[in-house]
Amino acid sequence: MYEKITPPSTGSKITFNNGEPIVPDNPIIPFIRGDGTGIDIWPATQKVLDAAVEVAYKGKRKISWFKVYAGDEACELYGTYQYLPQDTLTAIQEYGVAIKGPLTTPIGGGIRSLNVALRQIFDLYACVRPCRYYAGTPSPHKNPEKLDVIVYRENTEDIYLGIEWRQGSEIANTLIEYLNKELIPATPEHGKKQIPLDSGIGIKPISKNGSQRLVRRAIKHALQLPKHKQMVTLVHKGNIMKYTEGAFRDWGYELATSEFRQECVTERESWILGNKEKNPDLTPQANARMIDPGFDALTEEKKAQIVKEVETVLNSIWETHGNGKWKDKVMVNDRIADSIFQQIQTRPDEYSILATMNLNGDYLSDAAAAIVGGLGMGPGANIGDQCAVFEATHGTAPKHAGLDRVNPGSVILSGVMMLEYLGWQEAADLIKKGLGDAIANRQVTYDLARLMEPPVEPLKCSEFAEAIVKHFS
Ligand SMILES: NC(=O)C1=CN([C@@H]2O[C@H](COP(=O)(O)OP(=O)(O)OC[C@H]3O[C@@H](n4cnc5c(N)ncnc54)[C@H](OP(=O)(O)O)[C@@H]3O)[C@@H](O)[C@H]2O)C=CC1
Ligand SMILES: O=C(O)CCC(=O)C(=O)O
Ligand SMILES: [Mg+2]
Repeated sequence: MYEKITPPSTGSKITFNNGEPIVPDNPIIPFIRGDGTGIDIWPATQKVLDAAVEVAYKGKRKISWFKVYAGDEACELYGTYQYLPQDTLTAIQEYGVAIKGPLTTPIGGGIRSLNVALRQIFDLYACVRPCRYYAGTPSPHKNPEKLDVIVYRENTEDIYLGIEWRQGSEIANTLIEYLNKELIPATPEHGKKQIPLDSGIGIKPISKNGSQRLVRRAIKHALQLPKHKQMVTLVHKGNIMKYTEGAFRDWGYELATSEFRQECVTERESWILGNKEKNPDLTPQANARMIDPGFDALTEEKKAQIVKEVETVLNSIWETHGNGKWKDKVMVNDRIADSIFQQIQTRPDEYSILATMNLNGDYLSDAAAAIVGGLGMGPGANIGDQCAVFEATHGTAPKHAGLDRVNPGSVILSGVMMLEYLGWQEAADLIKKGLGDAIANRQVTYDLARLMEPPVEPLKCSEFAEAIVKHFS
């Protein structure tokens, strides 16, 4: 079955039932070490994960690690350009849950991202990246503890589908000509627009199914959170990209108000209900004026639409959501993408789950990680219905590779997410405690040490892992 690798002789497979993992006490879990700093981070991570499982379960549970190859390491073993061998894909497919270090993607040419390829091959459609603060972590922000968000990023489509054509290529030229001569003039709303002839062309598909399955998972996650964090914000640039990003927002609301009608309230609905609660005699017209500040300047047709919206909300959900009941529902709102970058800095405690398309989520997860301590503290998970691959938000940080200096915190915390996904909460909690206590004791790697006041001598990557384990008890 495998060309160059052999699964561990002990352990068994994780299986899936309705998208939920069924986990044996001794699961076989494939891991990819990763390029660049993966060489430093992975051994540190494995040491912490194994120690936590041992301390928590005293041998009753144990992970059987299965080394599989991708990136530079794969080329060394399998030959030139064998970046993602079939062996690795077979192993992940067979064992269902895997963890990986970062993998390099060249810019401007060369291979397409192996990280993205794994997400697409296994349909890992939700990239889940929690950004929460560990006490004592230095941050460029004054109140980093106020940010506690989970970026829920669509992980398979958008521009990451990678359908693009180089400037000057035959297909790019043919497409531009076709668009300029046929399709754009045939679409009145595009007026006399033309694509410059010397353009590269990329395609940005956003599908209804892709958007809704992501939002569905985000809402289900919100329902598991404490009441005050039960909120999903749809992040989009729908003012500019109406039929892709705007559609993502609309499909998100549609899903929330159909599949989760009893559990959710939209922000606009909450205004309508709240206005009526404060003044039971309020007419729909007056209510509409309150929810739309520019109401009086609108056309009669638009005004009628908003009045109708108010009436529909009151007729359909007053019974179930009115008289303050909406306050116990998952709040679904939306924010324009550029605005959310400032909102997480100026009003961090007003957000919880941020549901995004692929590119916005990529940007936003690095920015949110920076607020709570940087890319050394940014874990992540790529989740599908039949498979999950855990990995950090950061990349290979090549300038630090092999120096035993970077922060393994992100991959370790990705391991914590994996343990939680397996249902091994006791081991996950030990690591969170160990990591929190190490930071509180100012035992940190260079990235956090340089921000601390007064300054501290940084630990090596491997020493930080040892410090975490020492703080289990
Ligand atoms: N999922 C994946 O595997 C990902 C892969 N990549 C790939 O990684 C490569 C390098 O990308 P690059 O743009 O340099 O981004 P990186 O995320 O690799 O690194 C950027 C900077 O972030 C900081 N950083 C990253 N990781 C850590 C860590 N573990 N501890 C402390 N600080 C850290 C460092 O900042 P400083 O030097 O200031 O301390 C580093 O120079 C590219 O090929 C890219 O495509 C990128 C993102 C995700
Ligand atoms: O695959 C890559 O090289 C980059 C991916 C990335 O930035 C991310 O997943 O956040
Ligand atoms: Mg990224």
